[in-house]
Amino acid sequence: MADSGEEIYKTTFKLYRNWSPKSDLPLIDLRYAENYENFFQQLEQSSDISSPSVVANCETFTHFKPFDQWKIYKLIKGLDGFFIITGILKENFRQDWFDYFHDQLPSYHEELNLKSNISLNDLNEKSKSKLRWITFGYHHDWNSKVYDLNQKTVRIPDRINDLCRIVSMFMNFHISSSSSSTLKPEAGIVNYYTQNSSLCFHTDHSELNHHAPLFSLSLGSSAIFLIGGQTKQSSQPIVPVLLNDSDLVIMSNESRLALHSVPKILPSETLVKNGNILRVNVNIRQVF
Ligand SMILES: O=C(O)CCC(=O)C(=O)O
Ligand SMILES: [Fe+2]
Repeated sequence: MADSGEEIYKTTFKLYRNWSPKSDLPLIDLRYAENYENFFQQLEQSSDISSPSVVANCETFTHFKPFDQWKIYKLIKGLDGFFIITGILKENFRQDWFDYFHDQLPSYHEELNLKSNISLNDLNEKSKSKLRWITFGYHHDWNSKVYDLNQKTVRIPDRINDLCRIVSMFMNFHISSSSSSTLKPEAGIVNYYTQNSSLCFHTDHSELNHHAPLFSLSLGSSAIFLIGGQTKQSSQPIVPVLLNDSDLVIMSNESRLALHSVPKILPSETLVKNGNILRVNVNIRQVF
């Protein structure tokens, strides 16, 4: 028989897989953060952060809300180092980012040395509806769970480099130890979710460096995200949080190796023409 820790994770995942607006399961939506102050604490904004010269000439920076409008929340009921910055992109760039990862990135597969669950040659609407993941940078072998460290061509898309630079800079203002807030992007996964997709509980531990944070950007439909302890036997609670369009999750410090899952994708509120793919998640890691 499975032990009680296994059972709790399995049951919680199933409950949230069947979540509906009518169910009375708790779900933290940081758009109404004032209701969840026992779980997430909003960090004070540093006063001198509004016009960083380092990113002044960076085109991608204009896609983001100005730093003084970023809202950053730290999980206080659970492992240390878990943050969510809500809605970091300007409203009028959100569809553009979704389209970039859904439509443009796959077509750069040669230049960027991408891998995917489908062939990225001769893509059409039908084949694109079968797209589930693309990896960039160092490629992860899903079976052996190791990176190919002998890989010759390691490319990171410009937008990812820019995103990491901008977010790392913002985090350095808020977190005292800079080593745990700066991410050098070396590998990544773009996950494509349909209405029925889910992702089971797992930890992301294949990277050699577990001190660097992991950044995870959500685009499109909202998703239920569960974050628990480092093992199923840990006494940490499993916290259910809704990830909305252009929310950025940071898993650093203890939470870097936390169990997490995505049991449910909510129906799209705004997206119009993305075929059957409702949500894109961009998951960025430092390997070394
Ligand atoms: O889709 C998400 O929000 C999380 C994806 C994830 O955990 C992963 O790719 O390892
Ligand atoms: Fe993960």
